[in-house]
Amino acid sequence: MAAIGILAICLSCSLCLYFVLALIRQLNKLWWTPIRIQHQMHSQGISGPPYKFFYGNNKDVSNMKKEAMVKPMDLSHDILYKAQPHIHAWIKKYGKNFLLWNGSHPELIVTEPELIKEILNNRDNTYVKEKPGGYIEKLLGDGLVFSTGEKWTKMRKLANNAFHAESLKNLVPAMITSAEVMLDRWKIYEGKEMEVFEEFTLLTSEVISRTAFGSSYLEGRNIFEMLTKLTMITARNTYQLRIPVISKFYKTKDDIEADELEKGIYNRVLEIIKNTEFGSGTGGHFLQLLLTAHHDANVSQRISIKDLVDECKTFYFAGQETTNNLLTWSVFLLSIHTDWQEKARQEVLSLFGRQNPTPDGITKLNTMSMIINEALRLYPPAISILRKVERKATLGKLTLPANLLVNVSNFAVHHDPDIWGEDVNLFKPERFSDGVAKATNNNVAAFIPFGMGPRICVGSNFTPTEAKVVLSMILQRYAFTLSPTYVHLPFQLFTLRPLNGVQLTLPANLLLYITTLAPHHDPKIWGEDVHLFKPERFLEGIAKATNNNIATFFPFGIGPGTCVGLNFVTTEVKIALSMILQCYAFPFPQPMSTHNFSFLPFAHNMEFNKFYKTKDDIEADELEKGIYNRVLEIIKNTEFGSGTGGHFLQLLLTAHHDANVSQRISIKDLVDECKTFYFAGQETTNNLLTWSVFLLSIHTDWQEKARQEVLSLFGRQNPTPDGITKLNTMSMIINEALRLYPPAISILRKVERKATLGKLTLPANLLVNVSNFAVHHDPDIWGEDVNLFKPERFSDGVAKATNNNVAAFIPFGMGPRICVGSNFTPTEAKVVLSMILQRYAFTLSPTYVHLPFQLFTLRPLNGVQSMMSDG
Ligand code: HEM
Repeated sequence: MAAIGILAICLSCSLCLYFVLALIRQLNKLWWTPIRIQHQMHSQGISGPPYKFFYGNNKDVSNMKKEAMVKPMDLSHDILYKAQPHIHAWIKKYGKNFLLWNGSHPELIVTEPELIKEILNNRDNTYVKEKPGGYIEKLLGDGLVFSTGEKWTKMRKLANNAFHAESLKNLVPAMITSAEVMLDRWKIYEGKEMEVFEEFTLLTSEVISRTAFGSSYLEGRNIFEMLTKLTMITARNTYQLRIPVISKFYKTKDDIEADELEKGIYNRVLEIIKNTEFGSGTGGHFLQLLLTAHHDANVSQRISIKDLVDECKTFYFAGQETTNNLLTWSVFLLSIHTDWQEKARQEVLSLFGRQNPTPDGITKLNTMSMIINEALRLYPPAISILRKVERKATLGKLTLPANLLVNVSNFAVHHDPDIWGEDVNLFKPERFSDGVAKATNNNVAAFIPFGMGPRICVGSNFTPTEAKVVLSMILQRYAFTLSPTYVHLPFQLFTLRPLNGVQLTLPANLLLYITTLAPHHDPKIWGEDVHLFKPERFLEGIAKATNNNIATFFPFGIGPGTCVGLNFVTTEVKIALSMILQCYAFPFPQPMSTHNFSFLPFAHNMEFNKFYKTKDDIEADELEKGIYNRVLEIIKNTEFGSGTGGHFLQLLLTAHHDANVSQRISIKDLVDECKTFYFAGQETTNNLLTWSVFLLSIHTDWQEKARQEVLSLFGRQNPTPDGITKLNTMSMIINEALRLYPPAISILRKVERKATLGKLTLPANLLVNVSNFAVHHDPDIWGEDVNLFKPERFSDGVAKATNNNVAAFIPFGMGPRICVGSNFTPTEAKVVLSMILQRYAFTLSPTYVHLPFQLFTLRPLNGVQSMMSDG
């Protein structure tokens, strides 16, 4: 009995000791070690949010992310604060590299390129991939993304073989077939709204199935579905911490479902493997290469069936998820930056016409490469790259303890104004016009959407190729805009994706036009004098003039569709011009009057006109009389008041009845004045409003900025006179609209008597045509981006925008005859635009055809069609 008692006492003492030791171990892990590491890093200048027992910063991160997702943002690309609010806030607070706590695991966030290079280029296994464990392991297994050592070397070699640049050429036809299937499906959306994220999910699944596994999406379909479910489970458990011992015995609902999904994926991949014949070992698709390795005669080189399945899972996941996001964000960007959409389309059409892309042509898509790079910079699908410090290490001036996690935030690097400049958050593909090295100032770690060093993404050539094929084929068929139902909320679910997809508006008809205007007016092709009439360009023929680039001059089209009337038209024009020149000399050699047809002899034959009245003359006379009589009637019905404070007609009437006869104005003057204001007060402002709405409907980021300003000043109430003076963004937009599309595009004077103008001597009666339109579009004044819509030029006022060059921006003219409506019109425009923006979000309808033309004022030939939705 006594022995049993002693045994019981010994047992309970051992148990107590075990629990005390376990407690000390846990306390060491959950408290002393974190505090020690925090102190150690702090003493080296690395601070961060303080460690909180057990949870670390997980709760803060999770709350910040949830809060960021509550409210959508405007269409800006300043998205770090939305998708990774904790990184954004803590970089600001603690500096470019800081320490955060993922539970009790310390994580060093690194955004300095010099340190990034050291980490990612490391080859002596100081910075290694950490085995993921938990749900992520179920998702990707020990595939290429996580494997290390010899296994990684072997697998990487196989993957490199399957996806290296030469092999990619053979994969292009499969990409084209998949894109054709998708575009066939799109026909049902023509004229409607469609969501592209889901579309690209199907497409990229199909592409990776065909290219890596030699099967179709349908065969791999339930693998993708199970991977998606597993992804969701993994995502919702990212910040959940498990109590160490208990989690080994107790399985949550998510654990059970994840186990089943893992098994399901394994079995389905096995089935596909069994149905795949393995070939010679080279030249086949990735799965064939894997199978060959599985059957390797050299047993030590063989890969196990589990490795094979893990590799397939990795590629099903990594090959689809990331490219899907790249395509979605690229299309989103092109739908709001329609100038770049058009540039990309011109490039595609000039290289491929309406034919499918070719591997050779794809390598020549320079504009497209710039766009894809800029999309990868602003919206990198993979937004952080993780490593574990394997043993105590030196990084720059820092000493890092073993087991520290290192998180390279390429997302933060891509949005760092110190690297990319103040315009870091603007979509400017031209940054990449001279390649990545130039864009990054040879700072290789400044642009790392695919990582860098030995573990750089194996898909880094495959993905851009797929994106180029797919985008080319879309651009050949559709001009698309962003649907007003789209809500801008980029968020991270492994990859960076749009929370509710991206909704586009597809035009009703397939797009099958090539604009000749853009290449014919491109100064990069024709030089700075592109807009000057210089027939001498063609002195040595078209080939010489175009530097043998047939796609730069094609007034009659190119290829099989070339106009059959080409020779006929040129012959006819030559004959007609010869005969006109034989009969007439054109009297006014005015260099700037290229759009002024008044010099044609018959138009100004006044003597002849005196005796002969055309049908138009007769109708015009009648209309003039009709207007005169109707205006008279209105005048008669108007009481004239005190002479001040009344409306304009009352002031005119007062002047007509002036007691001082010499000051009086005649009834004809009065009517003429009324006619002038009926015309000038309507026609010009109408065009300003129309062009402003047109511009805002394609530059929806500015539309959103203007709406925010209006809502912050007036809410849903009508605009107030005071508030109107505070509409700064709106003023910038109106000024930029007036610059690009000035309603009045030339200002005429006649030289009254022989005069000196600068160094010129002008004869009397010469007409002087001040083309403010040309001035507003002059790159020497406004810079190379003269033809881009950039209201920010006017952010510090007109004087700053024009460099104090008062005649550089003259939509209302200048001097004593400056337009009397120069204040009235912007006020009217601000009131009307504010009230529209309060009510509607709008995009350009696909039926709109861009043809600005002059009918007195500059107007759109067929109006502007917009698609409105609730604002
Ligand atoms: C826009 C598309 C893609 C992006 C942004 C992307 C991004 C990345 C990044 C940043 C890494 C490096 C991770 C690290 O260093 O820890 C990586 C690795 C990897 N990627 Fe991609 N990826 C893309 C497309 C693809 C595609 C299409 C495939 C498959 C065909 C793929 C397969 C892989 C694999 C297997 C790895 C691991 C490589 C290794 O550790 O050796 N990725 N990817």
